Amino acid sequence: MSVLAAEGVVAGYGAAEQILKGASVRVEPGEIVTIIGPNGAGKSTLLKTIAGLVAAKEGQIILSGKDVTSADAGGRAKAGIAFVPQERNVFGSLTVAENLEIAGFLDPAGASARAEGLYATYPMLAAKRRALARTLSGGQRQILAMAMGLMSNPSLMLLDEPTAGLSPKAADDLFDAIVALNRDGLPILMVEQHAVEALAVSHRGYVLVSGRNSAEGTGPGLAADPEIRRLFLGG
Ligand SMILES: Nc1ncnc2c1ncn2[C@@H]1O[C@H](COP(=O)(O)OP(=O)(O)OP(=O)(O)O)[C@@H](O)[C@H]1O
Repeated sequence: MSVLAAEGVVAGYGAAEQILKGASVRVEPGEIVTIIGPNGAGKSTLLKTIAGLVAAKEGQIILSGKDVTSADAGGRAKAGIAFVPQERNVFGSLTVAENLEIAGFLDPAGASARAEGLYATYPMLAAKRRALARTLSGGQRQILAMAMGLMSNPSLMLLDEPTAGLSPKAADDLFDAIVALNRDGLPILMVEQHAVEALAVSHRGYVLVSGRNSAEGTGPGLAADPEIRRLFLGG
């Protein structure tokens, strides 16, 4: 059974023309799946629609066989979706520990044990637990944002441009952290501008253009496809 099957999703903002015009994406157990495509294609909108932050006007969102299309964002979080937005994904004026505590809202009783587990996995967070989140580097902040998502023990993690604004070295380190997280069994669906690097660590990928699926394949297969390279990957 697919972890996620989003089929024929139509969605947008307000009364304007729809941004997504029938987009579909699947995530199978254990996969990293990356969505690439030109600016404005609707990649972030698709993640937000899967997370329940934008309403699907048509189509279905099925999570591990359960139809969550009509559930709100809170219901989808309870159903197992963790969404890490591109921006404002941590509370800068709170400490690392406070950010994790807030992210444990779905299971307050289990939150402190879960935070301790995350400190063991990410020693940087343990070392910085009393530091304000705004004092972290971009890469450290992104690790904190992912750890906040992990506080709800998700069955699927959605990452919106996790390496945006990071130096090449910090982006590499973050891709390593994403691969390590997936190796522990967590399926991941991400949107990335660093398409070559993201496809290299992905089992499969989708190309979204003007709100519709344009191509799909294995990560390395898409990254090596001459037409995809010409259009989206800079030659
Ligand atoms: N909150 C919003 N209200 C109105 N329009 C929006 C909103 N968010 C995004 N849009 C518009 O929806 C379109 C798709 O945006 P989206 O962020 O999904 O694209 P994207 O494929 O992720 O591209 P990018 O890489 O530029 O973020 C764009 O034209 C954008 O201006």
